[in-house]
Amino acid sequence: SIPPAAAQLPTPPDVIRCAYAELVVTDLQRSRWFYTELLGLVVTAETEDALYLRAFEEYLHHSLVIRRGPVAACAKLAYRVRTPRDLDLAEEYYRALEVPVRRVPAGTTKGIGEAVQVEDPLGFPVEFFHDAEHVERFTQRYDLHGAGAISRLDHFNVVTPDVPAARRYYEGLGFKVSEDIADSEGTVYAAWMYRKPTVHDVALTGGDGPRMHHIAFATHERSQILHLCDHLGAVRRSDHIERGPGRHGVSNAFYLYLLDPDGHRIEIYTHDYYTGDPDNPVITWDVHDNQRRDWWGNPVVPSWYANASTVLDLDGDPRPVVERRDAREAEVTIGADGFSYTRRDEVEQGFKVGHQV
Ligand SMILES: O=S(=O)(O)c1ccc(O)c(O)c1
Ligand SMILES: [Fe+2]
Repeated sequence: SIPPAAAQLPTPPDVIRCAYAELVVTDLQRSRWFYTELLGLVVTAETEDALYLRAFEEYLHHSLVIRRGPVAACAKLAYRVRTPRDLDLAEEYYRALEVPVRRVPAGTTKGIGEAVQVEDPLGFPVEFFHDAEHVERFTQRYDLHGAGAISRLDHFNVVTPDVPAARRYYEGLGFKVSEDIADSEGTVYAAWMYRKPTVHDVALTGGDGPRMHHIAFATHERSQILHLCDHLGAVRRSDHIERGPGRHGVSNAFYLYLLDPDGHRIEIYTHDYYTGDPDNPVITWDVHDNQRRDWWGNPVVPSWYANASTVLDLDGDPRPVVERRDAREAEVTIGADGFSYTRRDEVEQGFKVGHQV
């Protein structure tokens, strides 16, 4: 269900940034290796069925919860709001959107204060909170960091069938578009939207949804991403690498996509750009530009377009997905009839990137 026009809605909550995700995993110890031994995330707390993890620059209790469960899924995408009062605004805003809303007391999620949980109009389980327990910030604990140190959570990427509708919903929450991918007929394939002054807190990927495409963490340097690749090679777990390393066209970030033991996609990302001025220009990419998703023109592996994580509703049940009706990026850019170009003057020849599958 897509919201009524923003004009009729009450004041939205003041979202600061994406703040934490909760992923359901089927084997907690197997996942513990991936998120702590490989990625080096810090264990803030551990219970019988969950791990609460944070990156080195984070002082809130966690930015990722991994919880044991029967079916791998994304259980929550949480945003931090600026004041406790914003919880009232969130509750009012989502009740006006006529979607399921739950106000939960502090401690419902370990380390997190009172929160408002909703099933947003796109079908995602989203939480808004302000208060959270402060824990030690390991910004300069270089004795703990390791060569692949991850600094902080950077963004969520969600798969949704109608990107323009999803964009309107997030614009209603005060998010702005930094970049998008479209074609000459006006079909929009993806959009990147932000509240914090970076390229995105959430990216909208056109496809069957609601599904969670990836959760991204930021490092400070490309060398840390390369170390993670070398680490995976050294322990003969290189099959956790799905795509990259490489340089994105959109966002200009250096990237690596990993698949965790349940197939949840985790991006390690660095080096995007500042978007904090009010007149930050929007960058629109042509869907046929072969450098849009990889600046060096490397192909996007088909699994990156096809696969994403199931999301749960507020009762913990998997959400059915709605099929995308608009054209699909993988179909218009690779495969039998798809094409991309490197140089614009080759478009007329329907230039096909030979090396793309
Ligand atoms: O592949 S894209 O260059 O479109 C891209 C840009 C930024 C991201 O965070 C991402 O996941 C993908
Ligand atoms: Fe990303």
